[in-house]
Amino acid sequence: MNIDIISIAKKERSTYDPLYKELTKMISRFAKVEDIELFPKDVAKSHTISPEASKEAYTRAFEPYAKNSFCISLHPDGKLIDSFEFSKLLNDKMSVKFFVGGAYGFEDSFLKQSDAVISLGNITMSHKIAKAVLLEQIYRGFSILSNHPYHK
Ligand SMILES: C[S@@+](CC[C@H](N)C(=O)[O-])C[C@H]1O[C@@H](n2cnc3c(N)ncnc32)[C@H](O)[C@@H]1O
Repeated sequence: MNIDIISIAKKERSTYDPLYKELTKMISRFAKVEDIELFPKDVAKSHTISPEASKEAYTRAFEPYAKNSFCISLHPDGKLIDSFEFSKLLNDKMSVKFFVGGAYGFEDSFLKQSDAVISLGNITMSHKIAKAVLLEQIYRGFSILSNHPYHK
């Protein structure tokens, strides 16, 4: 199974990189995770214009990736799910793509075309923290599906 995590983010070193690496390694027995960070000039420019222009630019950056897969957008106002429901999203899929929004979130039209819009809790996290939580939930989800003791 292939899992892509696609974020609006500058490619730069982060203090969270060792955690991402460790969680990605833990997941590797179940799925191959690819971390795709997008911050094209279009997005950089849009941040100097308006939140609306920024969200439109995020959609343009995401669109080439939002096909041929089960597409899940992460949004604080999305459907609040527990880890068992999360695990079901991973079940019996060849390819899942998770989208992490930019500073202004997502354009509504992008959320509408997603197969699922989920919330990781009633708090707003930075995209870097959201990615760490997402990776842990992916590992937990596979542990639930395979009845591995990690999830207990
Ligand atoms: C800094 S947040 C963006 C906040 C923005 N004001 C909004 O309304 O979405 C960056 C990204 O992190 C992810 N994120 C942050 N908190 C989240 C949560 N509680 N549940 C799901 N995703 C979250 C989302 O993908 C979000 O677009």
